[in-house]
Amino acid sequence: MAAVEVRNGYKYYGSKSNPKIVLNQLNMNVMRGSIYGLLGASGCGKTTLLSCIVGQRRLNGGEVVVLGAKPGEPGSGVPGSRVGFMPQEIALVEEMTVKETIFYFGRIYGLTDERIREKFKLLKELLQLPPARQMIKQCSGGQQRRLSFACAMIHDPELLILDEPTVGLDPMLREKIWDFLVETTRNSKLAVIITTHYIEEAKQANCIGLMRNGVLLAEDTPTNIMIKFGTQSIEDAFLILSQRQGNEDELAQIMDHNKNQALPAAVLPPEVIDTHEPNMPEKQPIPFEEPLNENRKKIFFTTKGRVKALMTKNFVQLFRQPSGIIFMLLFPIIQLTCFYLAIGKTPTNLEIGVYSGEVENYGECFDENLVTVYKDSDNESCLFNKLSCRYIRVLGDDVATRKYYASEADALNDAKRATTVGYLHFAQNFSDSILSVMEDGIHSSDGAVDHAELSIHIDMTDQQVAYFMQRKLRDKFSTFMRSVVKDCNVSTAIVDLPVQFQEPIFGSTDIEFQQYCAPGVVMTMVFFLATLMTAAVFISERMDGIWDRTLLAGVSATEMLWAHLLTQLIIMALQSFEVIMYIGLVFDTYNNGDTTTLIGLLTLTAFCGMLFGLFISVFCKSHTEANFVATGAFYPMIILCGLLWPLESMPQFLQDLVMVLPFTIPSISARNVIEKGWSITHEKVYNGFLVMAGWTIIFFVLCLIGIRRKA
Ligand SMILES: Nc1ncnc2c1ncn2[C@@H]1O[C@H](COP(=O)(O)OP(=O)(O)OP(=O)(O)O)[C@@H](O)[C@H]1O
Repeated sequence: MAAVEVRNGYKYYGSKSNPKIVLNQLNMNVMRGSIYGLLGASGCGKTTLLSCIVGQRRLNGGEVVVLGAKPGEPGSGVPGSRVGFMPQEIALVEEMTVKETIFYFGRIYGLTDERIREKFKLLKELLQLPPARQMIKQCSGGQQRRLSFACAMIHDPELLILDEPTVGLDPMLREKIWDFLVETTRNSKLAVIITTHYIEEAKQANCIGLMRNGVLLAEDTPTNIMIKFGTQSIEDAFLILSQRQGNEDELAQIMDHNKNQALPAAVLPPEVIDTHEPNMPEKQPIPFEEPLNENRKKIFFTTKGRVKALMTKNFVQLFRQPSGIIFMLLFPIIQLTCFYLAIGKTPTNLEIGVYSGEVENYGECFDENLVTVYKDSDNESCLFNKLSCRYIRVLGDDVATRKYYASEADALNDAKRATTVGYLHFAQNFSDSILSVMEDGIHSSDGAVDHAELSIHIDMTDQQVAYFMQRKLRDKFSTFMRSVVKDCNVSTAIVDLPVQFQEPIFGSTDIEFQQYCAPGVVMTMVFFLATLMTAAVFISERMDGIWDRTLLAGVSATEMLWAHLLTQLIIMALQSFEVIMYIGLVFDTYNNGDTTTLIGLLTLTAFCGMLFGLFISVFCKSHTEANFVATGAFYPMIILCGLLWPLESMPQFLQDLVMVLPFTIPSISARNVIEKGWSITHEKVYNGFLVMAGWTIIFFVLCLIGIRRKA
């Protein structure tokens, strides 16, 4: 009975209009209880053919039937536990030990731990596997290949497909593997398809298929092939057959001719000898064949066991990589530390020039005997002396270090050379002018008003520093004037602006920029950390072939997705807890609301970021492409979420648009919890959860569609 039948198999890569034909009207039969050696030069299409047999790829034309069913049909067990597949690449998780790898494959195939232990013992001896606790990355290439072979065998499949299993193995071990395969197929219904570059070792196969340029040139027993061609070796027979097939150009012409047809006709040259007599009607539907009893159980093996095995693998993979732990747990700490130390603090080490026309020697400003405000002889009014000295003393060095100048030109020169952030200028008659403005009020002359001013010339190119200086110098001037009028027994109301900011409704008068942008910064940070980590893990898995191998073991795309989601959810919750605790305890930030609500929102944000990473990894082919997408998304999201500049300043259409982005409303919600102490029942808090949940669902659905398509 046939285990595998391929009829008129046709497969191309590329587009329909410009196909690269890899399999061309290929017919193949693999019997149960036999070894089929698939031989051919590199690039002739062997791996493509195998991938169509295991259901990893689909033929563009023709039919393939494996163990009585079409690969991929529900209940066929292909891909799944009826087939064992050893791909050409190693496709094992480097961070796992030998034993963990065997248990991982055993469990996703649905074996009990007891059975896995038994099989492990057997295979360990047979394949001389490395010690159970040895990590894969510490194994030699040959050891990894043997382990990969053991993983394909662990569940006693009905069909075993081995793509170059003996590459890099020593002749003794190669012989041992062949002996094992011969012995097993002789005593069971196991069918084996094996590709190899060592043509002569295929002599031990029951049947050989010689392939060239996507065409099966011959299919027969090794002995028959040698007899037919009168050669002593299969290699010589293959050479003769290849020459007979005609030169490459001829074949290419035929293939070109067939490009424009939906399903090209066979291009087998007339010399091709198919010595095998398949005895098979051309287009008869092939009846569905029930899987063996024990395998049926495995096909319907519960999702729970698989998800558990996948989750264990994910955790091992993450925590055995030092970069994984650093990324997940240390990076948030490093980034938060940078943020809290660098953003929103008071600028220091600034220098400001001071020029006072009424002071000749600045040392006298600090003379303890200097009196700047005193009463006149009849004690009626005040007299002022060198008031600029008083302001200089009030100013101190805490805003900026004062640098004194003998002329305004010198002060200006230094400011222009940017050695100071600007300078203060007091007129020669500053004190007298203030007195006259105070006494004459609205009748003061323009000249007096001008000279009573403190003129500040400042470098506005560094806006934050300039705003800081403006605010501080104004505050200091207000303090200075209040103290002056107080000394004169005049009400301070005359120097206060008739505008007073009362106790704020929410927050405090001295709220810092840091407090304002912290929620947005923390959210974007956890989101993009999760994005990058997930994209990196998934793309590596796919490139290493682990993804495909897991899917071929019968794990569904949904199971893979769930396993990753659950693993990440645990990690994200841990990370969110760590972040909240760290900024609360180390940086002493306050939270007027509920901490659990914040942890919840942050976990949801990280989860959404993870799904975004998954989405990127599903649709990007390489790490580079994924990094471009993640970085490309990072800046627009940060710039548009209102973190750096108020949303209200954007054009209306943009304001409407950014409201649906993942960080805009959620970061406002977080701020509402922290500053206003609102709970999750408040509309302006739960709407942040709704937006984030919405994006989570969108990414989840897109990932599911993408993964299913790829699976
Ligand atoms: N995904 C792909 N897209 C486009 N072309 C591909 C793809 N995969 C394989 N090919 C091409 O198809 C041809 C057959 O490749 P395949 O891997 O099936 O050959 P092979 O016989 O297994 O080679 P080897 O023995 O070196 O592994 C090659 O020319 C290869 O470049």
